[in-house]
Amino acid sequence: MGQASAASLVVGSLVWLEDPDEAWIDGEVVEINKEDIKVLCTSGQTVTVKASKIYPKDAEAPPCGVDDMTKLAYLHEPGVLQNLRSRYDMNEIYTYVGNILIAVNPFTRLPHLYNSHMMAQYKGAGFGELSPHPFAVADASYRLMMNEGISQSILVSGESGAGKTESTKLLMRYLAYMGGRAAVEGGRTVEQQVLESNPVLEAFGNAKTVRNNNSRWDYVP
Ligand SMILES: Nc1ncnc2c1ncn2[C@@H]1O[C@H](COP(=O)(O)OP(=O)(O)OP(=O)(O)O)[C@@H](O)[C@H]1O
Repeated sequence: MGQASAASLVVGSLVWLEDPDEAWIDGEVVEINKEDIKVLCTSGQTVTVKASKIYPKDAEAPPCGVDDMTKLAYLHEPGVLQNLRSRYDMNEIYTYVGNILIAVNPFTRLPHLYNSHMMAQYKGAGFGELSPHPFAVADASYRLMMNEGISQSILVSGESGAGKTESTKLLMRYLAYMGGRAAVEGGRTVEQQVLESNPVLEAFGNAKTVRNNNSRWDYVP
């Protein structure tokens, strides 16, 4: 999907091509011979590939990436990966594609992203108004539930170790913050009680796997 055709390429076009080590490398078209395209890569090497193996590169894409990938000129694999990488390099681990949130596992604690000040900021903010964040997804879903009176679902998917459990905990923390602060029972808020139940569930449902020291088997009846 999104490959270039020989007709759309000219000498000087910026392109992406697959690389066995780097996944994708970028370069500039220096010669076109029917379907055979010669590319001078930014790594310095020159390679000749079929036009169908080449993807156009957006010359206007900002170097720090975009926070919503629907703004990208090309929504193909190299474009998406380049955008996520540029943002990750700046510790921006969350990016939207429309109303879908993509999270890249930081494998390090980023507490400033999840404190109560952040939750207060996302409370009632329009979706897309602030930086992409699980709190924004939770807030949109909470407001739809309250305003429309319709049950909501948030689908969290990804491979083992991608960060589904951590993301789900953030969603739960925000929902508990929104809905449970007032109801105090036995000196502890509903928010505290919901969050404190998590280690108990983890103790029964988690195991160490190849991809994740804390892999979780989630089952919601
Ligand atoms: N937002 C985050 N901030 C900090 N660390 C994170 C974050 N997301 C994931 N991690 C780290 O990655 C590890 C694996 O994440 P997590 O357990 O959420 O993956 P998972 O997708 O639920 O995996 P599995 O499918 O195996 O249960 C966590 O234990 C944590 O160390």
